[in-house]
Amino acid sequence: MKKVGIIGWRGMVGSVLMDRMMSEGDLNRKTMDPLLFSTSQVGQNAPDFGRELPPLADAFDLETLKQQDIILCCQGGFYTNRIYPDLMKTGWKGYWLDVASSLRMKDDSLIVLDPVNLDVIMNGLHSGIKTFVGGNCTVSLMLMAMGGLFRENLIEWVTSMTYQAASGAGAMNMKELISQMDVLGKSATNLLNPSSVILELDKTITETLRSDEFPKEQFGVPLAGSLIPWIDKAMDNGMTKEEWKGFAETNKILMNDPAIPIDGLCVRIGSMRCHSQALTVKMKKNVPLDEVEDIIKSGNDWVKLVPNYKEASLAALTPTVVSGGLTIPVGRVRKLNMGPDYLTAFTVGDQLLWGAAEPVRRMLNITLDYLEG
Ligand SMILES: NC(=O)C1=CN([C@@H]2O[C@H](COP(=O)(O)OP(=O)(O)OC[C@H]3O[C@@H](n4cnc5c(N)ncnc54)[C@H](OP(=O)(O)O)[C@@H]3O)[C@@H](O)[C@H]2O)C=CC1
Ligand SMILES: N[C@@H](CC(=O)OP(=O)(O)O)C(=O)O
Repeated sequence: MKKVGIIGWRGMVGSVLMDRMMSEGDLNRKTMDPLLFSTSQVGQNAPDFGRELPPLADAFDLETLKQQDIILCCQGGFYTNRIYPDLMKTGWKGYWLDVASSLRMKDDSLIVLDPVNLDVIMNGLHSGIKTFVGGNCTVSLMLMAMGGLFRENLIEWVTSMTYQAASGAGAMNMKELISQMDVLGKSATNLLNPSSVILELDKTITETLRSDEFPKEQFGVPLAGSLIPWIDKAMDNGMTKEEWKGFAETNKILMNDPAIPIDGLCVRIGSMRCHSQALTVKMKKNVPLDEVEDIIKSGNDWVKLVPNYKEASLAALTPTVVSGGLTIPVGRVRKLNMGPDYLTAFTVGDQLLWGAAEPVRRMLNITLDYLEG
């Protein structure tokens, strides 16, 4: 029986994780003894997750944390930065699984995305690595989409132009996006009939977006009816940290040596929880398009090739369709005018599932399987 402490289970990522664990029957695993922690509800009854659980434990109590064989943490980087070093100082020898970015680039941690890097994960477990972290959402989703081409060593470089959902910024931001839409809709109530003057509608919406009263506490600027061409903090070379992760994390996930150049621009748009990406790939050689498509399809069990025509793209390649599911559609695949080695593709993925909760949920099972021999 392995003791598994779960922290951050009632947050946005944690709720998606618990949903998935229940759907997959993970919590009923007989060899797992789960304990839920909280930073704010210590001692309260655990919710009904289909298995009787003890009252909520204190997420700041090192003694209880120390007793866990595995800790799965969705609480956020602030918590990880505070607790992980203290727990390590106690000599704890358990496995720490995390969704936050804090520990991703440590020398003794691995970034997990098992449909793409199970070999790296298994080597890590066998060599005594005990800290495993889910990747950045845009990185994991790009790799789920293009894993086949990486596996076949066909990629010379990639640029990604992202269209990232409000959920990546947090639950409050998702609510603010909808409040912004609500305010915009209300300001236009009398201007939507077919005979109204379009420039009046446009002027009213622009004035509403620019007004001081427009709700923008979370994002700082309007997202609805607009976009935000900046995600996370600035690096010292003109990149944002989100853009920096594309290169650093992809190459760490795949353990590439030499590293593959990956770069692009990350943009927040008004979708709820699906990140989309337009990719330009420089291939190492000219591979016929039908072969490229077959390789993309063979990447993993969740990737789905969408034929490059309008009806199929509108039916299968939008955040509306993908939201809440594990499928990773890849479409608009074609060669570019730049030459036969240049490929473009568009992909969409749920950033709370493969982008956050799913890789660590699967890592918990991989760790338990490994410990059970
Ligand atoms: N959002 C994303 O897209 C991604 C996030 N991550 C990582 O996951 C971390 C957690 O993110 P996220 O899930 O968005 O964080 P949340 O803010 O939704 O939840 C974090 C914690 O806040 C506490 N909390 C306080 N009030 C509430 C409430 N009303 N409802 C639910 N929880 C509440 C809970 O802890 P307690 O029970 O102790 O009070 C909860 O575990 C991030 O910091 C980030 O590092 C990683 C990948 C993607
Ligand atoms: N930064 C991502 C979400 C996120 O939490 O990323 P990370 O896990 O790398 O901090 C976004 O805004 O869409």
